[in-house]
Amino acid sequence: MTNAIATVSLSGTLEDKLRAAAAAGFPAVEIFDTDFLASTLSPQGVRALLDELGLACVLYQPFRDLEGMPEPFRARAFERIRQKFQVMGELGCDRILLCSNCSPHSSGDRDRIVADLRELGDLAATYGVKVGYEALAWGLHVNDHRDAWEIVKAVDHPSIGILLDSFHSLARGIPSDSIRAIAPDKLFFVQLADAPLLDMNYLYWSRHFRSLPGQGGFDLTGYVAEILKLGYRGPLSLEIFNDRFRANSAEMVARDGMRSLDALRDAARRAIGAKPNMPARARIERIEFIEFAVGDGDRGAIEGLLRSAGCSLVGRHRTKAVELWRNGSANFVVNHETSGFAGSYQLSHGTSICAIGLVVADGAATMERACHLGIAMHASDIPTMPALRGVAGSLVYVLDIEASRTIWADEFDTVLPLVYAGPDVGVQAIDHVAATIPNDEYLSWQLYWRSLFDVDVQAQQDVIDPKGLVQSQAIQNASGSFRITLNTTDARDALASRFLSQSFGAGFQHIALRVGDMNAAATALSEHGLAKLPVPDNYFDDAEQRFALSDADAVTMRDNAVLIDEDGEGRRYRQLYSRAFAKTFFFEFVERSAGYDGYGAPNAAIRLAAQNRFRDPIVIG
Ligand SMILES: O=C(O)c1ccc(O)c(O)c1
Ligand SMILES: [Mg+2]
Repeated sequence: MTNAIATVSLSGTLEDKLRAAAAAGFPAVEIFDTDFLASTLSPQGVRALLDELGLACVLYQPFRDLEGMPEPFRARAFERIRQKFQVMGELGCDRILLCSNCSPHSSGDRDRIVADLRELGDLAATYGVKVGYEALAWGLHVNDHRDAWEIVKAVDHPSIGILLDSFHSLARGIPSDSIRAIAPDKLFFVQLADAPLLDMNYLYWSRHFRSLPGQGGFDLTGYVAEILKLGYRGPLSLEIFNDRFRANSAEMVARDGMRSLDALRDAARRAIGAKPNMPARARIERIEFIEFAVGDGDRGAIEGLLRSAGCSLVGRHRTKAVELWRNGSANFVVNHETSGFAGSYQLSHGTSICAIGLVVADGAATMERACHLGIAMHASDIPTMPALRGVAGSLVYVLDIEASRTIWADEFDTVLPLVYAGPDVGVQAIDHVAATIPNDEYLSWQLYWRSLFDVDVQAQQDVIDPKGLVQSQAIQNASGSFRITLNTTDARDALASRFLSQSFGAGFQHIALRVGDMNAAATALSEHGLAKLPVPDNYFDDAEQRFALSDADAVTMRDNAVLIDEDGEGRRYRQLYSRAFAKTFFFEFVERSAGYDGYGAPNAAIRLAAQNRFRDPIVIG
C-alpha cells in the first residue's frame, strides 16, 4: 500500500509537480488531466520523466460527463475517453477516474447509467484499463458513494469499480461504516483530503478549501480504518484542491503530504488494532521554558521587560552566557551567547524567542516518531534535552519528566535575590504561546503539531485587526496543560505582518502566563511597573453591563486594563496585556476559570486596535 499524490495538489508545471512529489519520497502520482493538457511534454516525455524520477502513474483523472448522456454528447464522450485510454497506455497508467455526471444534459435514469458504464467497461477492457467511478458530492444524479456502489454492483463488469474520495463522503456526512458494503475487489482507488468544517456549497468548499489529512476537521482516521478493514491494498492518494497550495512551494506541500499520510496510516492502523510502525503521538505535559536569544544592545531592555512582568533572575549557566529567570512556575532562559544556535538565531531574527522546552511523557519515543515523520532534529549539546526544528527554525526542546526535574540544577548555579524582588504575581503556569506565521506556512505548522503530538484543535477564529483579517488556530492537549495558537494574515499592514517583517519571519509573538487571581496579579504587576496595554473606556462601559460586574470588579478591571470573556456555561477568562518589546513580542496574563477552554477571541479585536495605536507613524518622503 503506497502513498500517492495528485498533481493538482502541487504548484507549478507538470514537471515541477512530478519533481516535487519524487523529492518528497512519493513512489506514485495521479496525473490530473489539465496538468497534462497544459504541458508541452509529450506522453512519451512524461513517461520518461516518471521513469527517471522513479514514479508510477497510478491514476489518470478526471474524466467527466459520460454516463446517461443523450446523443451527440454520448458518442463524443466515448470517442474522447478512447483517446484518453491511448494516452494512458503511453503514460504506463492503467486506471482512470470517472466523475459522476454534472452535465445539465445528463439523465438520471439508472438503467441508462448502468448500461453506459457496462459499455464503457467493454471498451476499457480492450485497452487493459480499469475505471473508478467517483460520486462527486455535487453530482447531479449520483452524489453519494453508497449510490455509486449500487451502480457499480449493477454494472457488474471487471473493468468498472468504485473510487472513494474522503472529501465527497465526509463533506456529506455519510457514515464511514457504509464502506463495509463495498466488495473489496471493486474498490479500485482511494483519494484522501481533509477540509475545515464549513457550512458551504460542496463544489466551492471542495475546490478551494481541501487540506491535507490532519489540517482540517474530518474524521479521516475512521474513514481509512474502514478502508484498511476492507483489505484494500492500493494507493492512498492525496487529492487536494487548495488555494494556498496552488501558491505555495510544491516541495513543502509534497513533504507535508508524506507526513500527513504517514501519520494518518498510523492512526488508522491503531484504530483497527494493527501493529503500529511508529510510536504513538507524543503526550505533552507542559511547556517547561521559553528561551530568548538576546542581542547585546537589548540586554537592558529585556531585563527591564522581564522584571516589570514580575520575573526574577534565579540562575546563571555554569559555562555559557545564559541566565535563568523565573516567574512562579514559568521559566525563561535568557541566552546572550553570540555563537551557537541562539547567537545565529538572534543574528537572523533580532532579539526574539528562539526556543521552547516541552515536557513530554516519553522523550525517546517523541524523537523516534519525529524521525518517522521526517521532522528535522537539531544537534543539542545537552544529551537529556534533544531538539526538533520548529516554527521559522526555532527549536522545540524535548524533555522527559525526569530531565525536567534535574535540568535546572544540573546546568545552572543558583542566584539568590540580594534585594526584595517585589510582590509575587502568582504565575501558575505558561498558559499558552502564540506564534505568528506567514500565510503559506500556516497549514504546514498545524500539521507539524497535530501529527507529532497528541493534541486537538478548536474551530479556527477570524480576528479583526484594524488593518485586516487575522486567522487564528488554537491547538491544545486534552487537559489544557499545553496550548499554542497559530496566527496568520494576508493583510500586509496588520500587526501580524508587521511582526513578520520586524522579526524577519515567523516566530512566537506573545506568551500568556496563567495566574490564579487577576486582581491580585494586576496590583502586583503595577508595583513591578509593567507597561500595560491601555484599553478604551467604551470597552468597560459595555463589559460592566454585559458581565454584570460588581462595582469593585468594574473599577479594578478599568484601572488595570483587564479584558474579560465568558463561555456559554458562564465560565470566565480575564486577560491583561503588556506593551510590546521592540514592536515584537509581549506578555499576556490570564485568569482561566475551571472549564473555560478558549482564548478570549472576542477581545482580540480590542487588543489589536489598542496595539495599532502604538505603531510608528508612517513616514512619507
Ligand atoms: O472538483 C472536481 O471537479 C473534481 C475532479 C476530480 C476529482 O477526483 C474530484 O474529487 C473533484
Ligand atoms: Mg476525487
